[in-house]
Amino acid sequence: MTPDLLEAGAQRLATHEAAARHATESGGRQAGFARPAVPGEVDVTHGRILYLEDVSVSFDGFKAIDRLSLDIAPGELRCVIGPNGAGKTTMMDIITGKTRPDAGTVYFGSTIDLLRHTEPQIAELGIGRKFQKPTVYEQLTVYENLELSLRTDKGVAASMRFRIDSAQADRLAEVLHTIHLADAVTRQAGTLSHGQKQWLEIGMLLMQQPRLLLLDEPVAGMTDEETVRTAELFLSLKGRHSLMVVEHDMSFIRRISDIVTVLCDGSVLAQGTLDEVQADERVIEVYLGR
Ligand SMILES: Nc1ncnc2c1ncn2[C@@H]1O[C@H](COP(=O)(O)OP(=O)(O)OP(=O)(O)O)[C@@H](O)[C@H]1O
Repeated sequence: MTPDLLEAGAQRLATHEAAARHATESGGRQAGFARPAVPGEVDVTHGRILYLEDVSVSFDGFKAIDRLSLDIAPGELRCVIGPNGAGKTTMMDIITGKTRPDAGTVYFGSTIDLLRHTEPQIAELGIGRKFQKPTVYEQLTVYENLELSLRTDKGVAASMRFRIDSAQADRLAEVLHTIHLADAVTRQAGTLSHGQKQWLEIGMLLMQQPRLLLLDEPVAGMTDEETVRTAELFLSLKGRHSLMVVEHDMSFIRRISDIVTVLCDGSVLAQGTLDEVQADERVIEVYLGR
């Protein structure tokens, strides 16, 4: 990428930015683009990167989350399944600070009390969230989308001044490769397939070097081939990042899962390998008996 191309890209970014901000879809919820302030400073010496205990939240008297306890190890890829209305999205809303619980404890590592942080602060701490629908900037190229995710200050003047440094350029090249878009770097995001847009948005999160990624129904609407490639992508992220994946697609879960947590009525109904939870009578009952 030459300086001229970068300059032209910066100018286009400044022009498109305001319009693009309003053109994205995430059920009315914007993905955070803040960068972790000090990546890697999460205390996992106790072997847990995320820890929820006895968390409850009610909406108009209805308990959407009911004494939920759950923890995740560093580098783990945890799958969460459960019938509609089980509380999966609400759980992610609580972890990311979008919803405040009525009771309970939510810790990131052993020292960071997430309930004391706002939604943007939680993104900066290193928790990235991917909503179901892709939220890429359609008029910008793949490169520009990834570059944009590095910027903490989104003002027009700051956009014009922004220059990517060599470490960031290396990371961008690595992320492009990871998300299978190295050959599409100059393509406008709007021309990508649905699956490619999802990968690009995951790449935008990866640019921020999150410790924990929360992914809500990442393969919904993907082709079979895209679903398989997404499974490969997630398996390649495991270990370097911790992942929590909410999905209904059991063939996808089978490809990626170690431990599966089954949520029902706002709390953990069962946990184990996919074979174990699928053989559990209580799980069969909630999936088939309703
Ligand atoms: N803001 C809200 N106000 C009122 N009720 C809510 C609110 N958010 C969630 N609920 C209710 O809480 C319950 C859990 O919803 P949630 O979206 O977390 O479930 P889910 O497991 O993600 O479901 P799905 O698989 O359908 O996405 C549902 O009964 C839902 O209607």
